[in-house]
Amino acid sequence: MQNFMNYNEYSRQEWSQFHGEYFNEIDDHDLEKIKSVDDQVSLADVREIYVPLRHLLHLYLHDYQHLTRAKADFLGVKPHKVPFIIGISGSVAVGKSTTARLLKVMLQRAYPHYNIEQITTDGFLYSNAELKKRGILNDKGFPWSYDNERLLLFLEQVKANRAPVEYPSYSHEIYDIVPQTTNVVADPDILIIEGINVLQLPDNQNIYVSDYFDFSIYVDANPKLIEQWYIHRFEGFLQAEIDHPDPNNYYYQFTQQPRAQVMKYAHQVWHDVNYKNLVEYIAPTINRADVILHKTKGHVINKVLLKKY
Ligand SMILES: Nc1ncnc2c1ncn2[C@@H]1O[C@H](COP(=O)(O)OP(=O)(O)OP(=O)(O)O)[C@@H](O)[C@H]1O
Ligand SMILES: CC(C)(CO)[C@@H](O)C(=O)NCCC(=O)O
Repeated sequence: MQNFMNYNEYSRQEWSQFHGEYFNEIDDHDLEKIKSVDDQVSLADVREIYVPLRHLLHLYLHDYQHLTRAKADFLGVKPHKVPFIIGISGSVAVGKSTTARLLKVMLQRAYPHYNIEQITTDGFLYSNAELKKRGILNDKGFPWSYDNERLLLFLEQVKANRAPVEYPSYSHEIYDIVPQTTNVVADPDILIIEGINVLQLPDNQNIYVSDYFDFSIYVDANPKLIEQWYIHRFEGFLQAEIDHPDPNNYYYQFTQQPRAQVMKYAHQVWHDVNYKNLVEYIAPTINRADVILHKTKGHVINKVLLKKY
């Protein structure tokens, strides 16, 4: 049982009142844009949850920029831009990337001249070949399946603003790291980084991913619901493969097998890998987040918890 003593809990209704006056109202044009990013996103969530969240982020960002300038002053050096980093954590399939995309659109609207980037830590998983070599192919997502040193180096370089900084990417479709592809983060003002591991403290390091964060969010929900979302997403990938078969796609093999057997397998992977990982390694990090977004049926956010100190 988690202890949330260090948080104030707000109902959706209470939280929706914290919208502030800093920005223009979200208008139809913005909503269109958000819908084009993810047509499943609830516009009520945007108004009642994300507008107040953006208001809070504005306060953190303002403070952070002030402190960065004051520090440069203290050191007698020229102030320079240091990216503000937001970490988003939570279970596999809880909706971290959807939350990150939405937040990005909202922040971009608030700060049109800022460069706002979004990445996932999935790209820092070892490739399937490397996982196989290490004998941990079935441990994908567990802390030891990531190249943590590379992830830390990436964050160090982003913070130091040594632009452009390269990072690898992962594809759910091929179920592996995308070969010979590198993406770049170039001189961001704000970086949103989401992943199941971003609030974890690996044993053998004295610096953690979260040391680079200026704000962090944990997306929480009942594991029974997350299982449904995982299965639903799996079925979506499967359907896409049935509609447009591609033998190189990870889901192609499942289109060749009886549906009941495939779905049994998906539930088993949820239970043996992702649920286990959630209980043992992801959920225990929840108390490190500045804000916890609690979701219920249909991805509706019904509670927000804000860290007191
Ligand atoms: N607000 C939302 N409304 C409706 N559906 C959503 C919402 N957020 C996420 N989903 C759906 O839930 C599923 C999981 O979401 P998403 O892929 O964002 O999860 P994730 O936490 O980033 O997963 P992973 O760690 O595996 O990358 C997807 O099918 C997505 O479309
Ligand atoms: C890539 C991760 C680890 C995180 O997004 C996850 O989606 C995953 O692939 N987990 C491994 C088990 C599985 O769902 O196939």
